[in-house]
Amino acid sequence: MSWLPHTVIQPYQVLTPNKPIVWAIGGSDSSGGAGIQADIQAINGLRDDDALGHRTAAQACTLITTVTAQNSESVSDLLAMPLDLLEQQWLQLLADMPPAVIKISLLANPAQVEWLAEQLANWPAGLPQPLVIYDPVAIASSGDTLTAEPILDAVKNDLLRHVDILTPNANEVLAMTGIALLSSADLDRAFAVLRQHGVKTVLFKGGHTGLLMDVPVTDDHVLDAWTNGDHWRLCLSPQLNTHHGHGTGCSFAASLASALAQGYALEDAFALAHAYVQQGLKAAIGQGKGPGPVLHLGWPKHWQDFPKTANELAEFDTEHTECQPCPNRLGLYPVVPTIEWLQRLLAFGVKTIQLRAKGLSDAQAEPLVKQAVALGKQYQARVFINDYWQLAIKHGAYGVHLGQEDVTDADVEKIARSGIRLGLSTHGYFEMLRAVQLKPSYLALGHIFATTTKDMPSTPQGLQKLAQQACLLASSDLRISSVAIGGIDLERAEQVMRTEIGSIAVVRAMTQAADPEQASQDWLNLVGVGDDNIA
Ligand SMILES: Cc1ncc(COP(=O)(O)OP(=O)(O)O)c(N)n1
Ligand SMILES: Cc1ncsc1CCOP(=O)(O)O
Ligand SMILES: [Mg+2]
Repeated sequence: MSWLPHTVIQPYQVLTPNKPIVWAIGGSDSSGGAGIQADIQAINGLRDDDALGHRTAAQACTLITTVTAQNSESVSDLLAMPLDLLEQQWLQLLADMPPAVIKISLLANPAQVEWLAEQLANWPAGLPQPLVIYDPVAIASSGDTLTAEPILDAVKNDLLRHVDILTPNANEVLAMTGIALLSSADLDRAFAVLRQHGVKTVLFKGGHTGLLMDVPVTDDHVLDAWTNGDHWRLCLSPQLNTHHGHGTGCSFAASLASALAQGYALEDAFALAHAYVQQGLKAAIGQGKGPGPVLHLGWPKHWQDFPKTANELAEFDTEHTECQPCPNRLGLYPVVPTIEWLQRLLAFGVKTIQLRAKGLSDAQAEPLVKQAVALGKQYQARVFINDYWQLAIKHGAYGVHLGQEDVTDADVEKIARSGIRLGLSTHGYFEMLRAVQLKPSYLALGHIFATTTKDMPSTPQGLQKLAQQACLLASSDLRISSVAIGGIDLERAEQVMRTEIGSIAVVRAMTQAADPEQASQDWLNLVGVGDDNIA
Protein backbone atom coordinates (compact mmCIF):
# COMPACT_ATOMS: atom_id res chain seq x y z
CA MET A 1 0.00 0.00 0.00
CA SER A 2 1.25 3.45 -0.80
CA TRP A 3 -1.44 5.47 0.99
CA LEU A 4 -0.11 8.44 2.90
CA PRO A 5 -0.39 7.34 6.53
CA HIS A 6 -0.78 10.79 8.09
CA THR A 7 -3.14 12.49 5.63
CA VAL A 8 -5.69 14.58 7.49
CA ILE A 9 -9.13 14.66 5.91
CA GLN A 10 -10.25 18.29 5.81
CA PRO A 11 -13.87 19.23 6.45
CA TYR A 12 -15.95 19.70 3.32
CA GLN A 13 -16.10 23.45 3.70
CA VAL A 14 -12.35 23.72 3.22
CA LEU A 15 -11.86 21.80 0.00
CA THR A 16 -15.30 21.37 -1.53
CA PRO A 17 -17.33 24.46 -0.74
CA ASN A 18 -20.07 23.45 -3.15
CA LYS A 19 -21.12 19.86 -3.22
CA PRO A 20 -23.21 19.25 -6.34
CA ILE A 21 -26.89 19.03 -5.48
CA VAL A 22 -29.39 16.33 -6.37
CA TRP A 23 -33.09 16.98 -5.94
CA ALA A 24 -34.99 13.84 -5.06
CA ILE A 25 -38.68 14.26 -5.93
CA GLY A 26 -40.72 11.42 -4.50
CA GLY A 27 -42.60 9.91 -1.59
CA SER A 28 -41.75 9.32 2.03
CA ASP A 29 -41.53 5.66 3.10
CA SER A 30 -42.24 5.46 6.82
CA SER A 31 -40.29 2.19 7.03
CA GLY A 32 -37.15 4.04 5.94
CA GLY A 33 -35.95 1.57 3.33
CA ALA A 34 -37.24 2.98 0.06
CA GLY A 35 -38.57 6.26 -1.36
CA ILE A 36 -37.10 9.56 -0.28
CA GLN A 37 -35.42 7.92 2.71
CA ALA A 38 -33.45 5.59 0.42
CA ASP A 39 -32.74 8.48 -1.95
CA ILE A 40 -31.14 10.58 0.79
CA GLN A 41 -29.05 7.69 2.01
CA ALA A 42 -27.83 6.77 -1.48
CA ILE A 43 -27.24 10.31 -2.76
CA ASN A 44 -25.32 11.33 0.35
CA GLY A 45 -23.89 7.86 0.95
CA LEU A 46 -22.12 7.49 -2.40
CA ARG A 47 -19.19 9.56 -1.22
CA ASP A 48 -15.51 8.91 -1.08
CA ASP A 49 -13.08 10.44 1.39
CA ASP A 50 -9.95 8.69 0.31
CA ALA A 51 -6.78 8.19 2.26
CA LEU A 52 -4.94 10.67 0.00
CA GLY A 53 -7.16 13.52 1.14
CA HIS A 54 -9.42 13.65 -1.92
CA ARG A 55 -13.13 13.73 -1.43
CA THR A 56 -16.20 13.53 -3.62
CA ALA A 57 -19.82 13.69 -2.54
CA ALA A 58 -23.22 15.09 -3.46
CA GLN A 59 -25.95 16.69 -1.37
CA ALA A 60 -29.54 15.46 -1.43
CA CYS A 61 -32.43 17.94 -1.30
CA THR A 62 -35.97 16.61 -1.25
CA LEU A 63 -39.37 17.51 -2.63
CA ILE A 64 -41.96 15.29 -1.01
CA THR A 65 -44.86 14.38 -3.30
CA THR A 66 -46.57 11.84 -1.08
CA VAL A 67 -46.50 10.61 2.51
CA THR A 68 -47.05 6.87 2.72
CA ALA A 69 -47.83 4.80 5.79
CA GLN A 70 -45.95 1.54 5.29
CA ASN A 71 -43.84 -1.05 6.96
CA SER A 72 -41.83 -3.95 5.58
CA GLU A 73 -45.04 -5.88 4.83
CA SER A 74 -47.58 -3.45 3.43
CA VAL A 75 -48.70 0.08 2.58
CA SER A 76 -51.80 1.02 4.55
CA ASP A 77 -52.35 4.62 3.53
CA LEU A 78 -50.95 7.54 1.60
CA LEU A 79 -51.51 11.24 1.27
CA ALA A 80 -50.64 13.22 -1.86
CA MET A 81 -49.06 16.59 -1.06
CA PRO A 82 -51.04 19.54 -2.37
CA LEU A 83 -49.62 21.28 -5.43
CA ASP A 84 -49.01 24.57 -3.65
CA LEU A 85 -46.81 22.83 -1.09
CA LEU A 86 -44.91 21.09 -3.89
CA GLU A 87 -44.50 24.44 -5.55
CA GLN A 88 -43.16 25.99 -2.35
CA GLN A 89 -40.57 23.23 -1.99
CA TRP A 90 -39.54 23.76 -5.63
CA LEU A 91 -39.26 27.56 -5.31
CA GLN A 92 -37.35 27.43 -2.03
CA LEU A 93 -34.77 25.10 -3.50
CA LEU A 94 -34.59 26.84 -6.85
CA ALA A 95 -33.81 30.15 -5.15
CA ASP A 96 -31.01 28.75 -3.06
CA MET A 97 -29.86 25.25 -3.99
CA PRO A 98 -30.26 24.59 -7.73
CA PRO A 99 -29.64 21.00 -8.79
CA ALA A 100 -27.08 19.37 -11.04
CA VAL A 101 -29.41 16.37 -11.29
CA ILE A 102 -33.13 15.91 -10.61
CA LYS A 103 -34.18 12.40 -9.66
CA ILE A 104 -37.92 11.83 -9.89
CA SER A 105 -39.70 8.82 -8.42
CA LEU A 106 -43.17 8.59 -6.87
CA LEU A 107 -45.71 11.04 -8.28
CA ALA A 108 -49.11 10.67 -6.68
CA ASN A 109 -51.62 11.87 -9.27
CA PRO A 110 -51.90 13.35 -12.79
CA ALA A 111 -51.97 16.89 -11.38
CA GLN A 112 -48.53 16.39 -9.82
CA VAL A 113 -47.19 14.91 -13.06
CA GLU A 114 -48.51 17.82 -15.13
CA TRP A 115 -47.24 20.37 -12.63
CA LEU A 116 -43.76 18.83 -12.66
CA ALA A 117 -43.69 18.63 -16.47
CA GLU A 118 -44.53 22.32 -16.62
CA GLN A 119 -41.74 23.25 -14.20
CA LEU A 120 -39.23 21.28 -16.24
CA ALA A 121 -40.47 22.82 -19.49
CA ASN A 122 -40.02 26.30 -18.00
CA TRP A 123 -36.62 25.82 -16.38
CA PRO A 124 -35.15 29.27 -15.65
CA ALA A 125 -32.90 30.39 -18.50
CA GLY A 126 -30.25 31.70 -16.09
CA LEU A 127 -29.66 28.33 -14.41
CA PRO A 128 -27.74 25.39 -15.89
CA GLN A 129 -30.11 22.74 -17.23
CA PRO A 130 -30.14 19.81 -14.78
CA LEU A 131 -30.02 16.22 -15.92
CA VAL A 132 -33.41 14.57 -15.30
CA ILE A 133 -33.68 10.94 -14.17
CA TYR A 134 -37.13 9.36 -13.80
CA ASP A 135 -37.47 6.12 -11.88
CA PRO A 136 -41.11 5.29 -12.66
CA VAL A 137 -41.95 3.60 -9.35
CA ALA A 138 -45.52 2.53 -9.03
CA ILE A 139 -46.30 2.90 -12.72
CA ALA A 140 -46.90 -0.83 -12.72
CA SER A 141 -49.24 -0.58 -9.76
CA SER A 142 -51.03 2.68 -10.65
CA GLY A 143 -54.18 3.16 -8.72
CA ASP A 144 -53.31 0.26 -6.50
CA THR A 145 -50.92 0.79 -3.62
CA LEU A 146 -48.69 3.80 -4.14
CA THR A 147 -50.39 6.38 -6.31
CA ALA A 148 -53.57 8.16 -5.36
CA GLU A 149 -54.85 7.92 -8.96
CA PRO A 150 -53.55 6.32 -12.18
CA ILE A 151 -50.82 8.51 -13.68
CA LEU A 152 -49.68 6.53 -16.71
CA ASP A 153 -51.35 8.72 -19.35
CA ALA A 154 -50.03 11.93 -17.83
CA VAL A 155 -46.54 10.44 -17.58
CA LYS A 156 -46.55 9.42 -21.25
CA ASN A 157 -48.18 12.58 -22.55
CA ASP A 158 -46.45 15.21 -20.42
CA LEU A 159 -43.44 14.03 -18.44
CA LEU A 160 -41.40 11.62 -20.54
CA ARG A 161 -40.28 14.23 -23.05
CA HIS A 162 -38.39 16.02 -20.24
CA VAL A 163 -36.60 12.87 -19.10
CA ASP A 164 -32.93 12.26 -19.94
CA ILE A 165 -32.65 8.85 -18.31
CA LEU A 166 -35.64 6.60 -17.59
CA THR A 167 -34.88 3.68 -15.22
CA PRO A 168 -37.77 1.20 -15.44
CA ASN A 169 -37.80 -2.44 -14.32
CA ALA A 170 -39.50 -5.09 -16.44
CA ASN A 171 -42.93 -4.57 -14.83
CA GLU A 172 -42.75 -0.85 -15.43
CA VAL A 173 -41.68 -1.40 -19.05
CA LEU A 174 -44.67 -3.71 -19.51
CA ALA A 175 -47.03 -1.12 -18.05
CA MET A 176 -45.58 1.74 -20.11
CA THR A 177 -45.16 -0.04 -23.45
CA GLY A 178 -47.21 -3.24 -23.35
CA ILE A 179 -43.99 -5.15 -24.09
CA ALA A 180 -42.88 -8.05 -21.88
CA LEU A 181 -39.07 -8.23 -21.83
CA LEU A 182 -38.46 -11.83 -22.84
CA SER A 183 -35.66 -11.47 -25.36
CA SER A 184 -33.00 -8.94 -26.32
CA ALA A 185 -35.12 -7.82 -29.28
CA ASP A 186 -37.81 -6.77 -26.77
CA LEU A 187 -35.37 -4.27 -25.28
CA ASP A 188 -35.04 -2.61 -28.70
CA ARG A 189 -38.81 -2.64 -29.25
CA ALA A 190 -39.51 -1.19 -25.82
CA PHE A 191 -36.93 1.55 -26.33
CA ALA A 192 -38.53 2.45 -29.68
CA VAL A 193 -41.92 2.91 -27.98
CA LEU A 194 -40.51 4.95 -25.12
CA ARG A 195 -38.54 7.09 -27.54
CA GLN A 196 -41.82 8.01 -29.26
CA HIS A 197 -42.84 9.61 -25.98
CA GLY A 198 -39.68 11.72 -26.02
CA VAL A 199 -37.44 9.85 -23.57
CA LYS A 200 -33.79 10.33 -24.52
CA THR A 201 -32.20 7.27 -22.97
CA VAL A 202 -33.46 4.22 -21.09
CA LEU A 203 -31.68 2.19 -18.45
CA PHE A 204 -33.54 -1.13 -18.17
CA LYS A 205 -33.10 -2.50 -14.65
CA GLY A 206 -32.83 -6.26 -14.74
CA GLY A 207 -33.33 -7.06 -11.09
CA HIS A 208 -36.82 -8.46 -11.52
CA THR A 209 -36.38 -9.73 -15.05
CA GLY A 210 -33.97 -12.58 -14.76
CA LEU A 211 -33.68 -14.47 -17.98
CA LEU A 212 -33.81 -13.06 -21.49
CA MET A 213 -34.61 -16.22 -23.43
CA ASP A 214 -32.06 -15.67 -26.22
CA VAL A 215 -29.23 -14.60 -23.90
CA PRO A 216 -28.11 -17.63 -21.87
CA VAL A 217 -25.68 -15.57 -19.81
CA THR A 218 -28.62 -13.78 -18.14
CA ASP A 219 -29.62 -17.05 -16.47
CA ASP A 220 -28.80 -16.59 -12.76
CA HIS A 221 -27.52 -13.10 -13.54
CA VAL A 222 -28.83 -9.57 -13.29
CA LEU A 223 -28.46 -7.59 -16.50
CA ASP A 224 -28.88 -3.81 -16.47
CA ALA A 225 -28.92 -2.34 -19.96
CA TRP A 226 -28.71 1.31 -21.02
CA THR A 227 -29.32 2.61 -24.53
CA ASN A 228 -29.76 5.87 -26.39
CA GLY A 229 -30.88 4.04 -29.52
CA ASP A 230 -27.41 4.21 -31.12
CA HIS A 231 -25.42 2.12 -28.73
CA TRP A 232 -25.73 0.02 -25.58
CA ARG A 233 -23.93 -0.15 -22.26
CA LEU A 234 -24.46 -3.35 -20.26
CA CYS A 235 -23.70 -4.34 -16.65
CA LEU A 236 -23.94 -7.98 -15.59
CA SER A 237 -23.64 -9.48 -12.10
CA PRO A 238 -24.57 -12.80 -10.53
CA GLN A 239 -28.14 -12.86 -9.21
CA LEU A 240 -28.06 -12.65 -5.42
CA ASN A 241 -30.11 -15.12 -3.50
CA THR A 242 -31.67 -12.75 -0.99
CA HIS A 243 -35.18 -12.22 0.30
CA HIS A 244 -34.24 -8.64 1.23
CA GLY A 245 -34.07 -5.79 -1.22
CA HIS A 246 -36.64 -3.18 -0.25
CA GLY A 247 -35.60 0.08 -1.91
CA THR A 248 -33.26 -1.51 -4.46
CA GLY A 249 -34.65 0.41 -7.43
CA CYS A 250 -34.71 3.73 -5.54
CA SER A 251 -31.15 3.22 -4.31
CA PHE A 252 -29.95 2.36 -7.80
CA ALA A 253 -31.45 5.46 -9.44
CA ALA A 254 -30.38 7.68 -6.53
CA SER A 255 -26.77 6.47 -6.53
CA LEU A 256 -26.74 6.91 -10.32
CA ALA A 257 -27.95 10.49 -9.82
CA SER A 258 -25.31 11.08 -7.17
CA ALA A 259 -22.45 9.78 -9.35
CA LEU A 260 -23.62 11.86 -12.30
CA ALA A 261 -23.82 14.97 -10.12
CA GLN A 262 -20.27 14.25 -8.95
CA GLY A 263 -19.05 14.40 -12.54
CA TYR A 264 -18.76 10.75 -13.47
CA ALA A 265 -19.43 9.93 -17.11
CA LEU A 266 -22.77 8.18 -17.60
CA GLU A 267 -21.28 4.72 -18.22
CA ASP A 268 -19.05 5.04 -15.15
CA ALA A 269 -21.95 6.27 -13.01
CA PHE A 270 -23.91 3.26 -14.28
CA ALA A 271 -21.21 0.79 -13.19
CA LEU A 272 -20.84 2.56 -9.82
CA ALA A 273 -24.60 2.50 -9.14
CA HIS A 274 -24.74 -1.19 -10.07
CA ALA A 275 -21.88 -1.93 -7.65
CA TYR A 276 -23.41 0.27 -4.92
CA VAL A 277 -26.61 -1.78 -5.03
CA GLN A 278 -24.80 -5.13 -5.29
CA GLN A 279 -22.79 -4.44 -2.14
CA GLY A 280 -25.91 -3.20 -0.33
CA LEU A 281 -27.91 -6.28 -1.32
CA LYS A 282 -25.18 -8.68 -0.25
CA ALA A 283 -25.28 -7.18 3.24
CA ALA A 284 -29.06 -6.69 3.46
CA ILE A 285 -30.82 -8.20 6.49
CA GLY A 286 -34.42 -8.21 7.67
CA GLN A 287 -35.50 -5.23 9.78
CA GLY A 288 -39.17 -6.12 10.16
CA LYS A 289 -41.32 -9.13 9.34
CA GLY A 290 -41.06 -8.57 5.57
CA PRO A 291 -38.18 -7.96 3.16
CA GLY A 292 -35.46 -5.80 4.69
CA PRO A 293 -33.90 -2.78 2.99
CA VAL A 294 -30.83 -2.68 0.79
CA LEU A 295 -27.97 -1.35 2.95
CA HIS A 296 -26.02 1.84 2.26
CA LEU A 297 -22.35 1.06 2.65
CA GLY A 298 -20.59 3.99 1.00
CA TRP A 299 -18.33 4.09 -2.01
CA PRO A 300 -18.02 0.62 -3.58
CA LYS A 301 -14.39 -0.47 -3.38
CA HIS A 302 -14.46 -4.24 -3.68
CA TRP A 303 -13.82 -5.82 -7.04
CA GLN A 304 -16.40 -8.55 -6.48
CA ASP A 305 -19.24 -5.99 -6.17
CA PHE A 306 -18.55 -4.54 -9.62
CA PRO A 307 -20.27 -5.89 -12.74
CA LYS A 308 -18.83 -7.26 -15.91
CA THR A 309 -19.47 -4.60 -18.51
CA ALA A 310 -19.97 -4.79 -22.26
CA ASN A 311 -21.20 -2.81 -25.24
CA GLU A 312 -22.85 -5.87 -26.81
CA LEU A 313 -24.43 -8.94 -25.24
CA ALA A 314 -22.22 -11.29 -27.27
CA GLU A 315 -19.13 -9.97 -25.45
CA PHE A 316 -20.27 -11.74 -22.27
CA ASP A 317 -20.18 -15.11 -24.00
CA THR A 318 -16.58 -14.88 -25.19
CA GLU A 319 -13.81 -16.39 -23.06
CA HIS A 320 -10.31 -15.02 -23.67
CA THR A 321 -6.84 -16.45 -23.17
CA GLU A 322 -4.82 -14.67 -20.51
CA CYS A 323 -2.02 -12.55 -21.95
CA GLN A 324 1.52 -12.99 -20.72
CA PRO A 325 1.72 -10.86 -17.55
CA CYS A 326 4.20 -8.04 -17.14
CA PRO A 327 5.72 -6.91 -13.84
CA ASN A 328 3.36 -5.35 -11.35
CA ARG A 329 5.36 -2.13 -11.57
CA LEU A 330 6.49 -1.02 -15.02
CA GLY A 331 8.04 2.16 -13.59
CA LEU A 332 8.75 5.16 -15.81
CA TYR A 333 7.21 4.54 -19.22
CA PRO A 334 8.06 7.12 -21.92
CA VAL A 335 5.94 6.97 -25.08
CA VAL A 336 8.06 8.26 -27.99
CA PRO A 337 7.54 8.97 -31.70
CA THR A 338 10.87 7.85 -33.24
CA ILE A 339 13.63 5.26 -33.06
CA GLU A 340 16.05 8.08 -32.22
CA TRP A 341 14.10 8.94 -29.07
CA LEU A 342 13.79 5.28 -28.19
CA GLN A 343 17.54 4.73 -28.42
CA ARG A 344 18.32 7.93 -26.54
CA LEU A 345 16.10 7.16 -23.56
CA LEU A 346 17.18 3.53 -23.37
CA ALA A 347 20.76 4.76 -23.17
CA PHE A 348 19.72 6.96 -20.21
CA GLY A 349 18.52 3.84 -18.34
CA VAL A 350 14.80 3.73 -19.08
CA LYS A 351 13.53 0.12 -18.91
CA THR A 352 9.93 0.43 -20.15
CA ILE A 353 9.22 2.37 -23.32
CA GLN A 354 6.75 2.54 -26.23
CA LEU A 355 7.30 3.33 -29.89
CA ARG A 356 4.26 5.40 -30.93
CA ALA A 357 4.86 6.26 -34.58
CA LYS A 358 1.36 7.11 -35.76
CA GLY A 359 -0.22 6.81 -39.19
CA LEU A 360 2.33 4.64 -41.00
CA SER A 361 1.59 1.87 -43.46
CA ASP A 362 2.75 -1.57 -42.38
CA ALA A 363 5.55 -1.34 -44.94
CA GLN A 364 6.74 1.94 -43.41
CA ALA A 365 6.32 0.71 -39.83
CA GLU A 366 8.02 -2.70 -40.21
CA PRO A 367 11.68 -1.55 -40.25
CA LEU A 368 10.98 0.67 -37.21
CA VAL A 369 9.38 -2.17 -35.29
CA LYS A 370 12.35 -4.40 -36.09
CA GLN A 371 14.81 -1.78 -34.85
CA ALA A 372 12.75 -1.10 -31.72
CA VAL A 373 12.67 -4.80 -30.85
CA ALA A 374 16.42 -5.11 -31.42
CA LEU A 375 17.10 -2.09 -29.18
CA GLY A 376 14.89 -3.60 -26.48
CA LYS A 377 17.03 -6.76 -26.53
CA GLN A 378 20.27 -4.75 -26.57
CA TYR A 379 19.29 -2.66 -23.54
CA GLN A 380 17.40 -5.43 -21.71
CA ALA A 381 14.29 -3.26 -21.76
CA ARG A 382 10.54 -3.72 -22.23
CA VAL A 383 9.67 -2.19 -25.61
CA PHE A 384 5.98 -1.89 -26.44
CA ILE A 385 4.78 -1.14 -29.97
CA ASN A 386 1.77 1.13 -30.34
CA ASP A 387 -0.95 0.03 -32.79
CA TYR A 388 1.02 -2.29 -35.16
CA TRP A 389 0.10 -5.49 -33.35
CA GLN A 390 0.74 -7.87 -36.25
CA LEU A 391 4.28 -6.49 -36.68
CA ALA A 392 4.80 -6.63 -32.92
CA ILE A 393 3.93 -10.34 -32.97
CA LYS A 394 5.96 -11.00 -36.12
CA HIS A 395 9.13 -9.47 -34.67
CA GLY A 396 8.70 -10.71 -31.11
CA ALA A 397 8.27 -7.36 -29.34
CA TYR A 398 7.96 -7.37 -25.56
CA GLY A 399 4.41 -6.12 -26.01
CA VAL A 400 1.86 -4.08 -27.91
CA HIS A 401 -0.33 -1.18 -26.76
CA LEU A 402 -3.85 -0.82 -28.16
CA GLY A 403 -6.56 1.78 -27.66
CA GLN A 404 -10.31 1.29 -27.39
CA GLU A 405 -10.78 1.71 -31.15
CA ASP A 406 -7.72 -0.37 -32.10
CA VAL A 407 -8.82 -3.33 -30.04
CA THR A 408 -12.04 -3.88 -31.98
CA ASP A 409 -9.98 -4.53 -35.13
CA ALA A 410 -7.23 -6.55 -33.47
CA ASP A 411 -7.11 -10.30 -32.89
CA VAL A 412 -6.64 -10.32 -29.12
CA GLU A 413 -6.60 -14.12 -29.02
CA LYS A 414 -3.69 -14.16 -31.43
CA ILE A 415 -1.81 -11.60 -29.35
CA ALA A 416 -2.35 -13.66 -26.19
CA ARG A 417 -1.29 -16.91 -27.85
CA SER A 418 1.81 -15.29 -29.37
CA GLY A 419 3.16 -14.67 -25.85
CA ILE A 420 3.73 -10.93 -26.26
CA ARG A 421 2.21 -8.60 -23.65
CA LEU A 422 -0.88 -6.51 -24.27
CA GLY A 423 -1.57 -3.05 -22.84
CA LEU A 424 -5.02 -1.49 -23.26
CA SER A 425 -6.15 2.13 -22.91
CA THR A 426 -9.13 2.83 -20.64
CA HIS A 427 -10.85 6.06 -19.63
CA GLY A 428 -13.01 5.23 -16.62
CA TYR A 429 -14.63 2.51 -14.51
CA PHE A 430 -16.81 1.11 -17.28
CA GLU A 431 -14.01 0.71 -19.82
CA MET A 432 -11.76 -0.76 -17.15
CA LEU A 433 -14.35 -3.40 -16.22
CA ARG A 434 -14.86 -4.19 -19.90
CA ALA A 435 -11.16 -4.31 -20.78
CA VAL A 436 -10.20 -6.77 -18.01
CA GLN A 437 -12.33 -9.42 -19.69
CA LEU A 438 -9.78 -9.44 -22.54
CA LYS A 439 -7.21 -10.48 -19.88
CA PRO A 440 -4.52 -7.98 -20.89
CA SER A 441 -1.11 -7.59 -19.25
CA TYR A 442 -1.67 -4.00 -18.17
CA LEU A 443 -4.33 -1.30 -18.30
CA ALA A 444 -3.52 2.33 -19.00
CA LEU A 445 -5.80 4.63 -16.98
CA GLY A 446 -6.20 8.03 -18.56
CA HIS A 447 -6.13 10.70 -19.31
CA ILE A 448 -5.41 11.95 -15.82
CA PHE A 449 -4.77 15.65 -16.59
CA ALA A 450 -5.37 17.80 -19.66
CA THR A 451 -2.92 17.12 -22.45
CA THR A 452 -2.00 18.80 -25.71
CA THR A 453 -0.34 15.69 -27.11
CA LYS A 454 -3.55 14.15 -28.33
CA ASP A 455 -7.19 15.18 -28.84
CA MET A 456 -9.04 13.22 -26.18
CA PRO A 457 -12.77 12.49 -26.54
CA SER A 458 -13.17 12.12 -22.76
CA THR A 459 -12.54 14.65 -19.96
CA PRO A 460 -9.48 14.45 -17.68
CA GLN A 461 -10.13 12.06 -14.83
CA GLY A 462 -8.02 13.68 -12.12
CA LEU A 463 -6.22 12.10 -9.21
CA GLN A 464 -9.19 10.84 -7.23
CA LYS A 465 -10.69 8.83 -10.06
CA LEU A 466 -7.22 7.47 -10.85
CA ALA A 467 -6.78 6.45 -7.21
CA GLN A 468 -10.22 4.81 -7.15
CA GLN A 469 -9.64 2.76 -10.29
CA ALA A 470 -6.03 1.83 -9.54
CA CYS A 471 -7.02 0.74 -6.04
CA LEU A 472 -10.00 -1.24 -7.33
CA LEU A 473 -7.85 -3.05 -9.89
CA ALA A 474 -5.22 -3.77 -7.24
CA SER A 475 -7.98 -5.24 -5.03
CA SER A 476 -8.81 -7.85 -7.68
CA ASP A 477 -6.98 -11.14 -7.93
CA LEU A 478 -6.28 -10.45 -11.60
CA ARG A 479 -2.64 -10.28 -12.65
CA ILE A 480 -3.10 -6.99 -14.50
CA SER A 481 -0.67 -4.11 -13.97
CA SER A 482 -1.67 -0.44 -14.15
CA VAL A 483 -0.23 2.61 -15.90
CA ALA A 484 -1.33 6.26 -15.55
CA ILE A 485 -1.10 8.54 -18.60
CA GLY A 486 -2.03 12.03 -19.68
CA GLY A 487 -0.68 15.45 -18.72
CA ILE A 488 1.61 14.14 -16.00
CA ASP A 489 4.59 16.34 -15.18
CA LEU A 490 7.20 15.73 -12.51
CA GLU A 491 5.34 17.67 -9.85
CA ARG A 492 2.07 15.83 -10.46
CA ALA A 493 3.94 12.54 -10.74
CA GLU A 494 4.63 12.70 -7.01
CA GLN A 495 0.88 12.73 -6.33
CA VAL A 496 0.23 10.03 -8.93
CA MET A 497 2.78 7.79 -7.23
CA ARG A 498 0.77 7.91 -4.00
CA THR A 499 -2.05 5.98 -5.65
CA GLU A 500 -1.87 2.25 -6.28
CA ILE A 501 -0.57 2.90 -9.80
CA GLY A 502 2.39 0.81 -10.95
CA SER A 503 3.73 3.00 -13.73
CA ILE A 504 3.57 6.48 -15.26
CA ALA A 505 3.54 6.95 -19.03
CA VAL A 506 4.63 10.32 -20.41
CA VAL A 507 5.13 11.92 -23.81
CA ARG A 508 5.95 15.64 -23.48
CA ALA A 509 7.75 15.26 -20.15
CA MET A 510 10.50 13.57 -22.18
CA THR A 511 10.15 14.82 -25.75
CA GLN A 512 9.80 18.48 -24.75
CA ALA A 513 12.26 18.46 -21.86
CA ALA A 514 14.98 21.13 -22.10
CA ASP A 515 17.49 18.51 -20.95
CA PRO A 516 16.12 15.00 -21.68
CA GLU A 517 18.99 13.26 -19.87
CA GLN A 518 18.40 15.26 -16.69
CA ALA A 519 14.65 14.75 -17.06
CA SER A 520 15.11 10.98 -17.40
CA GLN A 521 17.22 10.89 -14.24
CA ASP A 522 14.72 13.00 -12.26
CA TRP A 523 11.84 10.82 -13.41
CA LEU A 524 13.71 7.57 -12.81
CA ASN A 525 14.58 8.76 -9.30
CA LEU A 526 10.92 9.38 -8.60
CA VAL A 527 9.15 6.58 -10.45
CA GLY A 528 11.89 3.96 -10.79
CA VAL A 529 12.63 1.52 -13.61
CA GLY A 530 9.92 -0.90 -12.57
CA ASP A 531 10.31 -4.43 -11.28
CA ASP A 532 13.36 -5.98 -12.83
CA ASN A 533 12.16 -9.28 -14.20
CA ILE A 534 12.51 -8.42 -17.87
CA ALA A 535 11.79 -11.69 -19.64
C1 LIG B 1 0.75 3.62 -22.05
C2 LIG B 1 -0.21 4.18 -23.03
N1 LIG B 1 -1.43 4.50 -22.63
C3 LIG B 1 -2.33 5.00 -23.51
C4 LIG B 1 -1.99 5.19 -24.83
C5 LIG B 1 -2.99 5.67 -25.82
O1 LIG B 1 -3.25 4.65 -26.75
P1 LIG B 1 -4.44 4.82 -27.80
O2 LIG B 1 -5.68 5.07 -27.04
O3 LIG B 1 -4.38 3.69 -28.73
O4 LIG B 1 -4.05 6.14 -28.55
P2 LIG B 1 -2.79 6.34 -29.50
O5 LIG B 1 -1.57 6.37 -28.62
O6 LIG B 1 -2.74 5.22 -30.47
O7 LIG B 1 -3.04 7.66 -30.12
C6 LIG B 1 -0.70 4.86 -25.20
N2 LIG B 1 -0.26 5.01 -26.46
N3 LIG B 1 0.17 4.35 -24.30
C1 LIG C 1 -1.24 9.08 -26.04
C2 LIG C 1 -2.11 9.47 -24.93
N1 LIG C 1 -3.15 8.73 -24.56
C3 LIG C 1 -3.83 9.22 -23.53
S1 LIG C 1 -3.19 10.68 -23.01
C4 LIG C 1 -1.96 10.58 -24.18
C5 LIG C 1 -0.92 11.63 -24.33
C6 LIG C 1 -0.09 11.83 -23.11
O1 LIG C 1 0.87 12.77 -23.43
P1 LIG C 1 1.47 13.79 -22.37
O2 LIG C 1 2.28 13.00 -21.38
O3 LIG C 1 2.35 14.69 -23.23
O4 LIG C 1 0.32 14.54 -21.77
MG1 LIG D 1 -3.66 3.30 -30.66
